[in-house]
Amino acid sequence: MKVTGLLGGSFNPAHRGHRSISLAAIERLALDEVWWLVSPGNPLKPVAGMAPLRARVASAKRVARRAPIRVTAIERELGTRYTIDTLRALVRRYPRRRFVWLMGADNLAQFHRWRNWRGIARTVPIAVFARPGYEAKAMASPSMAWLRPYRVPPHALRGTPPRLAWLRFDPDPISATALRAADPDWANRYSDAHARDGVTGRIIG
Ligand SMILES: Nc1ncnc2c1ncn2[C@@H]1O[C@H](COP(=O)(O)OP(=O)(O)OP(=O)(O)O)[C@@H](O)[C@H]1O
Ligand SMILES: O=C(O)c1ccc[n+]([C@@H]2O[C@H](COP(=O)([O-])O)[C@@H](O)[C@H]2O)c1
Repeated sequence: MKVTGLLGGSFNPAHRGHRSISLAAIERLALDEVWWLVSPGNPLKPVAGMAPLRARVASAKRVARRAPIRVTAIERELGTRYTIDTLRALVRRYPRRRFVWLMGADNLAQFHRWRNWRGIARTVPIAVFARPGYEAKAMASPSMAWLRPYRVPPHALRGTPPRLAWLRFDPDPISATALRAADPDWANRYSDAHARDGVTGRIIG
């Protein structure tokens, strides 16, 4: 049975942090591959300042090149926006795969604000990556209080959820926020031609 890591994100734009945590997850959790779910719109993030999905997918494809990472806008195809709905749809659609949810410590710090976050944790094991400045907040978060009894070492993550593993990792301070500040017009580089066929929900076939 294939085990696929899922990295949901805005990818506004994609960067080396996304790539390095995905490659680390593949190695440390013995995943077959990682799918990047480029979000049509994070329910907790403002629409203002969010580049078009097409440009974000194109940037993700570029950063994921020559790696066992598949870039997809499958939430657009599924018509889902909340992670719990996406996960339930993926589990139904791919019954022969196992999934692991990947996220940075910044997202764990506010995971308790996600819709039905306990349901998410009961649906898939979760791997969390350290991120500079967020570790203490994540550790002290309401969701971590609930998840703590389910904490396992990375090698034991594959199994019946809830399970949560912290992946020790050389934290990388890079963020899309910093990249946008340095290059506010980044999305213009991904012209229509470059982004052609960029937005598809299709993963297989
Ligand atoms: N440098 C990093 N280290 C660890 N995790 C990261 C890093 N960058 C992004 N992630 C994780 O990747 C996922 C997608 O991140 P996202 O696309 O929001 O990038 P971002 O850099 O956090 O963006 P922004 O600065 O706009 O919030 C999230 O789970 C996030 O925690
Ligand atoms: O389902 C939710 O309530 C929810 C709330 C906030 C964020 N998410 C998901 O978290 C992932 C990371 O988002 P981001 O914007 O931090 O890259 C992305 O897949 C979002 O759809 C999901």
